[in-house]
Order: sequence, then structure tokens, then C-alpha cells
Amino acid sequence: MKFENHNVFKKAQENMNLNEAMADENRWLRIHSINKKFDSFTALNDINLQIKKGEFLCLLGPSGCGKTTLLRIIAGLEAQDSGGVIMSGREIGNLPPAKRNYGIVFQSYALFPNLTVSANVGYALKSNRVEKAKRVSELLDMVDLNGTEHRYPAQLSGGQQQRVALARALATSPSLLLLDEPLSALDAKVREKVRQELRHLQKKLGVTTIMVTHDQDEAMEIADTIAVMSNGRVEQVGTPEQIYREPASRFVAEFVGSANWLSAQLSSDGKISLAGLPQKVMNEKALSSMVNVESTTEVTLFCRPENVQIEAHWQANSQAMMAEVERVEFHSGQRRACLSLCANRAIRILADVGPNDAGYPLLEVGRRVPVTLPAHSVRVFHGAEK
Ligand SMILES: Nc1ncnc2c1ncn2[C@@H]1O[C@H](COP(=O)(O)OP(=O)(O)OP(=O)(O)O)[C@@H](O)[C@H]1O
Repeated sequence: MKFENHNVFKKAQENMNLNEAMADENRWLRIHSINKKFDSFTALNDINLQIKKGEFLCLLGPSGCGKTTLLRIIAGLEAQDSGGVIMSGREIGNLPPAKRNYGIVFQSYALFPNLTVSANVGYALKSNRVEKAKRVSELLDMVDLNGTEHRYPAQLSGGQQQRVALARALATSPSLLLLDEPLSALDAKVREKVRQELRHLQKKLGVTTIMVTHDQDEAMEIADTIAVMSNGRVEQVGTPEQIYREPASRFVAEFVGSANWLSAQLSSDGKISLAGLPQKVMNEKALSSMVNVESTTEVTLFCRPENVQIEAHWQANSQAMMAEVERVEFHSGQRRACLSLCANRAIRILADVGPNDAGYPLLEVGRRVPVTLPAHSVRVFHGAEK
């Protein structure tokens, strides 16, 4: 009996250790309650984030929202007023930069112009000459820059210089890679290529990465997780798909992708109508806090153009609304139609329709078509459309 108890205890302990280890992996880097003011201006307001080991996190937001300040605080290049940074269970928020074990890449590359590519990449390596040369060659191989060892930064293209900066940041095999708008100085084509290479390399090395960007497409393509920031706060943390499909606030919905914003009414009994036509929404729970039992409330419906459905046929018992096609444009293999609701011509809806969708052949200017806003893709926000 005693022996059995011992085994049960041991098993429970093992499970507990496993759970703890998993919890630790899930919050390998913890940013807790970071606040930062520049004089009386609040640049960061109570920032809390958890980053998994090996995760690629993008800090996304408009200019001035505090992304770079947060990255610099994590790097120890700026001091927070309060709060801290815990890496793998250890508080590093007050350590000098050199003790924090990260590599960093800046927008401006920040290469030493008077040093060769090799010397730039090997700059932080403390090993002997032979080992250093071996490691530099390995790193240049990794970023596909073999053969450029003896060149100077000015003799390289922007994309190549940024790859040198990346190799230099990874030279000491840091646990954390910090990237401050590393691609924004590159032209569109090179940028896309380097973006894919960066993503590939990050996954291959499994290095936990935080990248600052104001480019939503870039964040969507490259990140495992996006933290959307606005005015020194984190508005939402989620996968690219969550951020896109289930924006937590109007700010997030507007910042990421294009959308329809439609003025609608919420009646005192909790029903939504658009131009008098009943609608269903995905975030129904939010309705209870918006209902005014004494009168109708103005609300705004949000729906992405690719979720708007053009039906092939009108069905009397459906939720479809009749709309007239006002304009059709051809866009990345799809048709983008601007539709005006027959029940209220001032309400216009954008619909992106692919060639395999039933409504595709119906999209001719002047034609009337049945349109549905599927409940699973419509979110309601408080207040009238601006
Ligand atoms: N050293 C400083 N002294 C005073 N104000 C600062 C300082 N550094 C940043 N700020 C201010 O803090 C705010 C946040 O700046 P930050 O550089 O973090 O924004 P950002 O989101 O990275 O913007 P961008 O994308 O334009 O770089 C800005 O309003 C900026 O002017």
C-alpha cells in the first residue's frame, strides 16, 4: 500500500514537473507591467506579453505607438520606469545589454563601414582565429553570402547588407533575436525574398524572435503571434488569423486588412437590423452590453469583403438582401464588387468574389444580386459608423 502511494505520488510529481516545464516553455520570455514615460508623455502603458520558446512574435502598430521603445527596453538599450523582463525564469530587466543574450538587427543595418563582411560578422566572437573563421564561414553560408568575405558593406546591395547584419546578430547563437523594422529599407521585391529567408532561418534555428514592424502584410506572413499596439498599449495578441478574423477592437479591425463598416441598429430586444433587414453576428455575447432597453442603439457591423456572399439565386426564406452592382474591379485573380443595398442605396458593401464562387458570373454593373453577410464573419461594434 505504501509502495503504491509512493508510485502515485511520484507520478503526480512527474506530471507536475511536466506541466511546469510546459508552462515555462509557453512563457519563456515574459514582459510584465512595463511602463515608460518620456517627460510627461506615456510611451508604454502597462505592457504584458508572454512569448513561447522558438516563437516568432511581431510587434505591429502605427508610427509612434511604442514598438521600438518596447524592443529597446527588452534589449536593455532603454530603461523602463517600472516592470520587468523575465527570460527563462530569470529577471533580466535590469541587466546591461551585454548580459541579456540576444542578437539585434536594426533598420539601418548598423554595419561597421570600415570592416569587411567577415570582420563584421565575426565582431562579437571571442574564439581563436581558426574557430572564428570557421564560424564566420558557417554563418555566411547560412545567409547565402559565401564569397563576399573580403568585401566592405558599401560594396553590397541593401538586401545583402541586411543579411550580413542578420549573420552578425546570430553569430554567438543567442537565445533571442530582436529585429527592429529590419526589412523596411529594402525595395518591395528584395523585401519579400529576405522576409521568406528570415522566416525559414528562424524556424530552422528555432531562435525566439521579436520583430517590430508597421507593415501588416509583413506581420501576417512572418509571425506566429502578433501583438497589435496602439498609443503605448497592447490592443490584442493572437495568431495572424485571429487578429484578422476576430479583431478585439475597432482599432485592430481597421489597422489590419480592408473591411466593410456598416451602420446598423440594435433594438431594445437585442435584434440587429441593417437597412431594416435582420442580421446575425458572431460576437453575440457583446450585444448584451450594448442594448439600451428604452431605445434603439446605433451600432456598426464589420465584415471582410471576402466573406460577403453573392448568392446564385434568390431564396425567399434566406437572410439575403438584394443589392445592385455599382462597380466591378479585377484584383489579384478575384472580382471586387461595390454593391449598393436596394433597401437603402446609401449603404454600400464591398465583396471579393473568386472565379469558383456561385456569384462570380453575376457581377455585371447594374445587375441586382442577392447578398448575404454570413453570421460567422460579422462582428458588431458599439457606436455609429464614423
Ligand atoms: N528618447 C525619447 N525621448 C522622447 N520621446 C521619445 C523618445 N523615444 C521615443 N519617444 C516617443 O515615444 C513614442 C513612441 O516611440 P517609438 O519609437 O517607440 O514608436 P514606434 O511605434 O516604434 O514608431 P515608429 O514605427 O515610427 O518607429 C513616440 O511618440 C516618440 O516620439
